[in-house]
Amino acid sequence: MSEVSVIVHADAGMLAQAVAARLAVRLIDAQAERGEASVVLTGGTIAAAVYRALRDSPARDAVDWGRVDVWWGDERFVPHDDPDRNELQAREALLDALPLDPARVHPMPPSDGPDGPDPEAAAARYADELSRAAKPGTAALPHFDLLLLGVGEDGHVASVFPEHPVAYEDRPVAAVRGAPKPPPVRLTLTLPAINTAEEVWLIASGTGKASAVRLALSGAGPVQVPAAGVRGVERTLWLLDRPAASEIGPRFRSLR
Ligand SMILES: O=C1O[C@H](COP(=O)(O)O)[C@@H](O)[C@H](O)[C@H]1O
Repeated sequence: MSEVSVIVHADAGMLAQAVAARLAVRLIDAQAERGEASVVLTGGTIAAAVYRALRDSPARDAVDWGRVDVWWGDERFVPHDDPDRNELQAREALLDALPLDPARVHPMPPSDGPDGPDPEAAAARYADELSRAAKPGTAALPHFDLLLLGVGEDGHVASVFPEHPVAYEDRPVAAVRGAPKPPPVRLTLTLPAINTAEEVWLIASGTGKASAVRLALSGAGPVQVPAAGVRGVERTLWLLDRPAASEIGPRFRSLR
């Protein structure tokens, strides 16, 4: 299990720029090592700012986007053109500007997709898509070089919510009904699936996230605070702005 490290940036703008730069480098490094790269995207406000910062950065052209697989860590189970979809937000903020191979972009199914409004069937379909991309005969999941997570004010990550049955789930993909944050029906990678990623970065901005960040970094249980249960295989990195880091002690603070 990897060590947890924390980097704190001055404000949300600096955080977004720094994460965007780091993201480009991570994909470049993975491509240098493996010939390709895979990233799991998150939804959320700060994630959208990171995507826009990467779209507007000249460094983005150093990535060979045709050899990047794009997956999602969670999705709101709404129609394909609903602005609530994490996919739509990522496409508008970044993906539409990149020369990606469409066959390597893997959105989670919408509620008007092949399984209609059946989130359990849609979750099974996504699990199947993931397992088809895994190395034959090895795992249920492909290799993830990097998995990005936002952090909810209640400590949720992806759509794994505190005290919800999904927090106990060990299948890789789950349907979520009755989510405390709208919309109530969602699809998500579960904590065991998230924790197969080589690197996981948890990104949080603003005072509203400060208490969740403190709890997650101070030994809370993963059912009570799902962010506390996140561990990348090689690296677990918290990327914060000062307001989000305002309740953690100096032991964790490396201010940049
Ligand atoms: O609903 C969701 O919320 C979280 C956090 O979003 P934020 O706007 O508070 O940063 C996000 O990470 C997740 O992907 C999304 O579905």
